[in-house]
Amino acid sequence: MRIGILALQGAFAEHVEMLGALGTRAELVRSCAQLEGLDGLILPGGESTSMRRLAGQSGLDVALRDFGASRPVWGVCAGLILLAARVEGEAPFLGLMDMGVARNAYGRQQESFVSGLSVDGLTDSRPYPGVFIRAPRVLETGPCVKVLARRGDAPVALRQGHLMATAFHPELTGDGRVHACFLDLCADRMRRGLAG
Ligand SMILES: NC(=O)CC[C@H](N)C(=O)O
Repeated sequence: MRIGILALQGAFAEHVEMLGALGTRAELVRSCAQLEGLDGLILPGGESTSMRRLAGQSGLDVALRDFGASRPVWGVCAGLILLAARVEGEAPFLGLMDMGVARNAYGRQQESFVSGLSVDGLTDSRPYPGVFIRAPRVLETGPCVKVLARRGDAPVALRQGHLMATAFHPELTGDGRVHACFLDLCADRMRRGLAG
């Protein structure tokens, strides 16, 4: 299975490491051609405004939208913002997931925190350490979006068909269960694709 990580900016190296620990060698994606043949893609955390700008310069914005229309994509924090159909105060970027979000809704970098989460679909029910860093808040979701975890009222892990999003950063925890869940989603889609 070939998994890519958008590597324009932000926390992409940590995902490479986590996937490596799970036995999957990730590929860095910086151009449209590098999306060819991938079975799944991670949009990492970082700064969504910088990623939008850099992606727009190379035509990756259109290629990412096409990719995400049929293939698995997981958006982490800034990546979740890139996937959202509605972003408070700005135009959406990929607009693939039916949800509205507010950026930086949990405060600044110094106000980062870890919160134990109960996430649906993990291999076991131990609380998952959710690392929140200038995280977006999901304000509302459409009918096709399944909420996998909440913190208080706010959805913090979501799935819509082959798309997944987390407001928190699983690549910084040393706990590979959310990555394993995304790999399962990719494997499942790949099998179905092969089955026709
Ligand atoms: N940790 C993160 O990815 C932060 C996201 C960032 N605040 C943004 O709006 O893009």
